Amino acid sequence: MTFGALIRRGFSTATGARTRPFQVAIDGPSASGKSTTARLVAKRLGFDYIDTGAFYRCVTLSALQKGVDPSDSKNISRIAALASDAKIDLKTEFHASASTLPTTRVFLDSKDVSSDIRTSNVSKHVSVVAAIPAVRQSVVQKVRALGAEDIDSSAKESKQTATTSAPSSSRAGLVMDGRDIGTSVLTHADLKVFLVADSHVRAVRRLEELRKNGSQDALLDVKQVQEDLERRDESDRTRAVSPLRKADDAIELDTSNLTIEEQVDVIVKEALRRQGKI
Ligand SMILES: Nc1ncnc2c1ncn2[C@@H]1O[C@H](COP(=O)(O)OP(=O)(O)O)[C@@H](O)[C@H]1O
Ligand SMILES: Nc1ccn([C@H]2C[C@H](O)[C@@H](COP(=O)(O)OP(=O)(O)O)O2)c(=O)n1
Repeated sequence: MTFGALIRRGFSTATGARTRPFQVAIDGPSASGKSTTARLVAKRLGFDYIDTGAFYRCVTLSALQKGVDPSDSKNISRIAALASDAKIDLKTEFHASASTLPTTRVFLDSKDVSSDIRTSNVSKHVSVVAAIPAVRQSVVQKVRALGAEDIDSSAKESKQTATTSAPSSSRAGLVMDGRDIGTSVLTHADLKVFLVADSHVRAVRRLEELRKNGSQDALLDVKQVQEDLERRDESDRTRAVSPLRKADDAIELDTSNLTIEEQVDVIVKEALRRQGKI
């Protein structure tokens, strides 16, 4: 490996020591299993978890709460200002029991909005908000500050981003999920995974989840949920800035015929292998 490559991978060329956490980037379309998989991978490896979709959802919620309609293009600069000002924090609890899925609470300006950001109204508008270049710029700056791209640049960025928490902890690594993590947020991540699954399978899983959570959207049928997922995927794939796509160096994993445990296992083993632990 060259000196430049070593530095990008987060190693000091002088001491050979790691200068930033081991980074796992997980991207993919809606309901492909990113957040479930990412949280369990983080738990198994003892890493932090950052849900970047929650940031775009917070900006969307903030606009809707202030009566700013995201579908009206006249509001783009107001939404960009809201994104820049928003103070967003995530707190993930990993729970002692091995079988319990870690839970992430999301705070917008210190208020717990974990449920409010998952309503169908927020889901309906979030793709438009996530396509605004200035919104993406603010969110990427906030999540990079949390993700510690490397120790020097993360310290610089967290100073610039007074509204974002400093890199969250001393855990040995970090799992971040979204649409552009491998392609633009953590471009030098140690492991990049692109999760995919058949859109009908994804719709069935999402509907099951809505039913379990007692959501009003559970009254929708599979076809409606599938159409909504496909519409959102299309918008995420075709936007001008950081569209959803697999990074060239990402591993593609189709979860259509896998159990959650199987997909987590594949990623955990690869992360351990790349850390030289197995
Ligand atoms: N391999 C799988 N088998 C069955 N259900 C799954 C599988 N992977 C994920 N799920 C379920 O699919 C739903 C969507 O997964 P989620 O992690 O929220 O996707 P995303 O973060 O990509 O939107 C969740 O209810 C999750 O438990
Ligand atoms: N890094 C990211 C994360 C999410 N987004 C966009 C794409 C989605 O339409 C919204 C919401 O993402 P989220 O992961 O919460 O959505 P799903 O759980 O997959 O339905 O934000 C993005 O553009 N870039």
